[in-house]
Amino acid sequence: MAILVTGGAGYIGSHMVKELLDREEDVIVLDNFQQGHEAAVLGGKLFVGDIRDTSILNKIFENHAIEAVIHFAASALVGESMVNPSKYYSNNLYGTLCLLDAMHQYGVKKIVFSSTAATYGEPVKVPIQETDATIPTNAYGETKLAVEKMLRWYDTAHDIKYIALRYFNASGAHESGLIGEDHEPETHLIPIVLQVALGQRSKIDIYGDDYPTKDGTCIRDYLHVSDLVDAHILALEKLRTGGESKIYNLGNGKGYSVKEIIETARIVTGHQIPAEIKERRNGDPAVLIASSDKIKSELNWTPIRTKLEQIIESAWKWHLNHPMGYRKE
Ligand SMILES: NC(=O)c1ccc[n+]([C@@H]2O[C@H](COP(=O)([O-])OP(=O)(O)OC[C@H]3O[C@@H](n4cnc5c(N)ncnc54)[C@H](O)[C@@H]3O)[C@@H](O)[C@H]2O)c1
Ligand SMILES: O=c1ccn([C@@H]2O[C@H](COP(=O)(O)OP(=O)(O)O[C@H]3O[C@H](CO)[C@H](O)[C@H](O)[C@H]3O)[C@@H](O)[C@H]2O)c(=O)[nH]1
Repeated sequence: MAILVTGGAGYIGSHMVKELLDREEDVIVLDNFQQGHEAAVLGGKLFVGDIRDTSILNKIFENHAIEAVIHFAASALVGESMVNPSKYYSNNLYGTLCLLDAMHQYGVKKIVFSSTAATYGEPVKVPIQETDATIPTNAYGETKLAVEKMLRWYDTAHDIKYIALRYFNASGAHESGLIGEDHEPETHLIPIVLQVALGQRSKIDIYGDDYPTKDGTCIRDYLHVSDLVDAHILALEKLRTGGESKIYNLGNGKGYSVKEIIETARIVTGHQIPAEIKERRNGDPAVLIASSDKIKSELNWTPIRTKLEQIIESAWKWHLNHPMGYRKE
């Protein structure tokens, strides 16, 4: 039987596909390339299409014995979601509805879902636990939270079991150097900082230095993409052995400020990486740090690439080898 990976040509999805292939799983990828890259898909069978297109879903489910779905496909830019919520409701909520209906129609009972720290909004305390209040401060987080709720009702009604993983900041790249992060536009801090080190940008803009943190810049919990993928493997195994539906945080439990990220990138790359303080970015909470105790104790997840230098080094290796990302020139 095969695993369907939606969004498998994207940043995290491509790392998932590689890990599944390394484990000799049968992999089917569905991606519409709104962000993904064909070259990021290192194997399996690739379908180019949209999760909202029921004809392509029917084609996949009819012709392949799908055991489980790992669902990454989504629109995932916080800022964009504030100016174009329609895109987020359509892609994230309606898209997942189409996928779940197809799963129900074809009797597929297991799904691992990419949720986000953005479901919490401004945290009431850190580290954040799964039981803390979820009051999203942007439309992106709202649509992901809505999907989590939808999953619960599809479990109740149709016995589709889910594990929703609320990622904090995915970062780094595969140790092989073959795949990494390549978004257009790029909005994430670490790849932008490394583009400065590559000479592709003149400086990094720091969005605000007046937050109530030790150096005034925002603090985030950066988790290596391969540790994140490992958690999906454990989630899949849990569902395979009859596990119940669950929601887990996924983070390192350690926060780094924007300034600390830039400083570490200066050490890793040997580049001075000029920085300029700018206005705050809309909707950015000051501090987001995960408690991942629940997934550690229930699924025995142990992140192993936890040092910030190690994470940035892995991303740097990817950027150095692929200065234009997946583009050839
Ligand atoms: N990167 C992070 O730090 C982070 C944090 C929290 C949650 N997430 C979630 O993880 C998932 C993957 O994130 P990513 O950083 O790899 O993003 P990404 O944009 O690199 O990957 C998403 C992939 O889904 C594809 N896609 C989007 N809409 C689609 C559709 N309608 N039909 C088919 N394919 C579609 C895109 O082309 C892309 O390849 C997303 O669901 C995102 O919300 C990411
Ligand atoms: O050029 C930049 C880019 C980012 N930042 C800052 O760096 C930090 C990290 O920003 P990212 O854009 O890299 O990541 P986010 O924390 O905004 O977003 C991540 O976590 C969110 C959950 O909170 C969502 O899930 C989202 O998809 C995921 O990428 C933020 O404080 C941001 O303001 C800058 O100062 N300058």
